[in-house]
Amino acid sequence: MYRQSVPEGCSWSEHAAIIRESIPADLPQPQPDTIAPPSRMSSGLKLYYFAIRGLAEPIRMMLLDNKIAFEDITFQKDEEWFRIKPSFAFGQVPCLKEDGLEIPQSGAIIRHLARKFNLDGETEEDKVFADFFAEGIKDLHLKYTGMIYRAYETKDEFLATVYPVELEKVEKLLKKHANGEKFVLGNKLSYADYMLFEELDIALVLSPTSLDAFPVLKAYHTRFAQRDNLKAHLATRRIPINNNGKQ
Ligand SMILES: N[C@@H](CCC(=O)N[C@@H](CS)C(=O)NCC(=O)O)C(=O)O
Repeated sequence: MYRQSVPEGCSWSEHAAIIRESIPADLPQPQPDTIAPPSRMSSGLKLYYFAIRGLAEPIRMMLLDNKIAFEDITFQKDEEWFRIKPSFAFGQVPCLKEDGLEIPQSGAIIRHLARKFNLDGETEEDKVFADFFAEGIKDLHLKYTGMIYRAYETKDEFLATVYPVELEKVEKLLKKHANGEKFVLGNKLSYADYMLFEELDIALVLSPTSLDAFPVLKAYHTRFAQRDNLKAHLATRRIPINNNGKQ
């Protein structure tokens, strides 16, 4: 029977305990003086999500990297989530609240912020490229979460069959601008970069050799991880990638 209370993908209640246990106790805490202070104009941005990377991480990284102040509000407890769940348009998060505006859906949130902070490309051609690139990454992410949440026993098969095919397409597209040596749009940073970086990062966690056949993607990941405002976040984040503790 279809169980409406247990959605596909990320069901918080099933796995909350596993997540809490999976956080390494010895991970260093962020030091206030290693985190760049927010400097760009923002108006009380509040991002609601669970204490996982999941669908919120590209949004968080984009905000942090561009020094856009926001409140990262994470639900920690089952009761807390089920109390607040009905207040969200689709009963799900991430959700961004900003001066009375409530934006559900990770894609709508990141694009809204990209438009607002000039991270969506200059020309129509670039905007469209960033959009379809990001949609392609999202499709790959759905394949990944399908395996993580519903078929983890097929991980080796996923690594052997899905990544080689999908990452080849991604690398080919990345090379369209500046030979893949800069950003998704070439010289101009865009929201698609944060989606790409997170997907490459989780691929490397799944298997450290997953990018070996894709030198341009591997170099992109190495380069992007060195961005000044991201470094402290990457070194100190304590949250797991997925809510079932698998990665
Ligand atoms: N299409 C939505 C999917 C949102 C979604 O699946 N959210 C999950 C967490 S990853 C959720 O809120 N699960 C809790 C629940 O449904 O009770 C998006 O991109 O934001």
